[in-house]
Amino acid sequence: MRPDGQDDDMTVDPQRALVVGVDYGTLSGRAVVVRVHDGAELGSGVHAYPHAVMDSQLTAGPAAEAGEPVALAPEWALQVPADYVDVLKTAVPAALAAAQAEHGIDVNDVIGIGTDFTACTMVPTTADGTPLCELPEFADRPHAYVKLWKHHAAQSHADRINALAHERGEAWINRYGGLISSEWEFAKGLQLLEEDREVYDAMDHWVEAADWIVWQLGGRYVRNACTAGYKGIYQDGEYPSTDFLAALNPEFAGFVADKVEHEIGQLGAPAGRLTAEAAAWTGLPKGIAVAVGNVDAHVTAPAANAVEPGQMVAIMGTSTCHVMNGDELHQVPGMCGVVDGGIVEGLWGYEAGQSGVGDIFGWFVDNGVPPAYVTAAAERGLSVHQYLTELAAEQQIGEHGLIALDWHSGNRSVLVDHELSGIVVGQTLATKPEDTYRALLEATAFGTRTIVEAFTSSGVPVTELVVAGGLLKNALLMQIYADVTRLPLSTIASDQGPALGSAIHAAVAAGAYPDVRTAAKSMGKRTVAAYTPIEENSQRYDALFAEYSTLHDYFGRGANEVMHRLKAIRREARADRLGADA
Ligand SMILES: Nc1ncnc2c1ncn2[C@@H]1O[C@H](COP(=O)(O)OP(=O)(O)O)[C@@H](O)[C@H]1O
Ligand SMILES: O=C(CO)[C@@H](O)[C@@H](O)COP(=O)(O)O
Repeated sequence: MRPDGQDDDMTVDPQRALVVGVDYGTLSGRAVVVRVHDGAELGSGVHAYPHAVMDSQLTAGPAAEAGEPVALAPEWALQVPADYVDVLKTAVPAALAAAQAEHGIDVNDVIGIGTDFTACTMVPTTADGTPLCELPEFADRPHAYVKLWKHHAAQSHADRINALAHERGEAWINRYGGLISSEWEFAKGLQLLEEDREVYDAMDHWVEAADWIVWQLGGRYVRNACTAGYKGIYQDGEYPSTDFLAALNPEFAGFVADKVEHEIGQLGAPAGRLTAEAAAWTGLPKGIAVAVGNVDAHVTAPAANAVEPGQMVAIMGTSTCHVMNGDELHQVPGMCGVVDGGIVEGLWGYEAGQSGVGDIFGWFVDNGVPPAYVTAAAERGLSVHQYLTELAAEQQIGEHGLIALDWHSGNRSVLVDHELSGIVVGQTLATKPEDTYRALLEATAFGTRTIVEAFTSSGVPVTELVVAGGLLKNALLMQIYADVTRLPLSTIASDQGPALGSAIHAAVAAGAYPDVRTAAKSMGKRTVAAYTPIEENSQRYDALFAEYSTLHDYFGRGANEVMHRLKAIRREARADRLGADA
């Protein structure tokens, strides 16, 4: 029910109707107010999560407050669910206020809200959705917190799931390119069971954060078809069997039935109506449509109006996700997954990804640049990224004499192995920071080409690369991607791609459009072929890509397991230093 007592969302004049999209990223949540008939963005707000990512210690809970924070082991990455609610209380009202100030909008014209989230990001909850970390008895227990998508500490659990799936000939493993990731629901769930049985037993639901936030907004728990299909191994109406789970660990047999299985909602459908409490948090009208949850990458395809087969959308930020629709079902080695209706209804949605992209450039800026560069950048009014990019752009292709592997956050596609690590080959005493920075930019482009080639050679041809996300602003990087992939590179015409995509889903959930594909045509936008490949550059990159592929297979396909051994040595050494509890 609308506050004015009306039931029908579209009683609002269609020319005036508005929706709100909220994008939950790795470090912050962003809200945008969008006009339904043309996708115009009228106001936005952002809120950084106060606890950001907890990857070395718990910065929440009584122990942290007492100045003795609980230490976390390597590869952990946790978040605090209350930070997500803060986004509703701050970023949404800020977006509404901006839209009111700049465009004089009337908040009663808002007919729906949609959200997207990082994934697979998991919240263990009680039956009513209370996160376990909010219970006093579990407030200092790492396993009671949200496991963020880049929590990579469940690789050994993923390895067991993969080995057993192949041993038993489980059909579903082929829908995931032959390997499921340590980032996903089952690997993280098995880690939880085996490392903190008490928390596991107290958990009634193992909830994607994408669905948890919708639960907070609309008062109903509905599992979205997107994360269920990709991260939750839900294919053709079934999860992995009880027999399979029992063979992994007899105590895990009830994982699906007891913790995971729940009503599934289709993308663009309403999951509920905005509750009085959520209306008070956000300043939005009570009773408006709340769209079924979704993933940051997948909502961005309609935001770029790029949902047709062959249009691969790369959402490039901290990490890169590649999503693309196809008419047919194919097995692509090393893809994250293929799900019927995983992006839009009626098409097979394919996903692949690179776990570290902007994160790798950020790591280098933070750890590999001498003070003189930082000062020079500041004097020019540039960020260190911009300064290094400017210097790197002056070089000929290959002039730095380097080749890098982009695995500093592991490899999601096509190797699906988070025990891999980064490397730069060719450094000399003459190597400068801009050389290494450029080699890292190029390495991520080679990673994307490896993914594109895996799709094309598996019968899912890629014809256009559509880029969205924060890295769009780096023009050198965009030209490198066009040259390396030899694809026309289109760019999304919005700074808030995922939030706009969520707003599109809100418009569909509120009944303003019949489906997401139709809504995308009116509300989504991109600049077609903003960058095109330069053949001479492409030929030079072919030589470097051949070297990348050799290193990729040597370190990534078993010829030399040094990266795995180093991570094991690191774990042992760290445990020795911190004691058995670390
Ligand atoms: N000019 C730049 N060139 C390349 N990378 C950059 C630049 N500026 C920031 N970055 C990187 O972009 C990433 C943030 O991207 P963004 O899309 O804003 O974040 P998110 O993926 O969390 O939504 C960071 O990892 C940062 O290191
Ligand atoms: O993996 C997915 C989606 O499947 C992403 O949510 C994850 O890589 C995080 O994305 P960002 O780099 O924060 O945009």
